[in-house]
Amino acid sequence: MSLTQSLRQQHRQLWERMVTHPFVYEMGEGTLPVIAFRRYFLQDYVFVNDLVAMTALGMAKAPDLTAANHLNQFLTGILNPENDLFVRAFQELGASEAEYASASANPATQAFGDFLMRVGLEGTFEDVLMLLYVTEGTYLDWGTRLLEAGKRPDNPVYHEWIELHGPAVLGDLVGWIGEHLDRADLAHRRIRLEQIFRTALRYEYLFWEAAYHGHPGWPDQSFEASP
Ligand SMILES: Cc1ncc(CO)c(N)n1
Repeated sequence: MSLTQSLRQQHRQLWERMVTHPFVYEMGEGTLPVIAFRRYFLQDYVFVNDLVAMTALGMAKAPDLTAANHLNQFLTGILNPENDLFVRAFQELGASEAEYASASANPATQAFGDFLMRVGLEGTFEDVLMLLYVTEGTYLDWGTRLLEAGKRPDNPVYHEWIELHGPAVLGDLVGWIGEHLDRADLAHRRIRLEQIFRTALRYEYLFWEAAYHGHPGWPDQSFEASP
């Protein structure tokens, strides 16, 4: 069995819980309270900074230009100024620019972001790919499932967020990452790579939990912004 298949097999329960979390289910049904999505989106806006930085650090470690190009394509998609989804969505969700520009990480986002940066700074190219395999692979999985189930919620922000994580947008990237990881001879790095896979998957789950339940926040601050 390939490395990625064996890690997915080993952690299939948590992977399944992540991609079928009530946050995802209710987003697909259109019943997710807007307050929960708003809380999530403010945190994701913060998270994406570290995702971009880690990917750029990974690009600097790419073994060849083809590999660098795949990460470059991913970054271009996120950074393209025409991709104003966050700006439009915050308008729709009633979050002012002052609010989203000054949003700060809740404990789950902070820990996840710090982990990303650590892998970007200290890890190898394949370490970064393994992390992206989990962050983008889980999103591709729930996005694909909702699209295949015909979930097109009325809320335009939910709708667009689902479209953005389907095979048309993420399929090539996740497919290439999986092939690269499975082609490389990584048996000697299996323990660390599994730890990265598991840790990223755990944080992805906690990211939904924090958004869905609105806790835990920092002890000296409620991160629950008033709507
Ligand atoms: C927390 C999180 N994980 C993965 C993605 C997909 O890029 C995202 N936007 N946010």
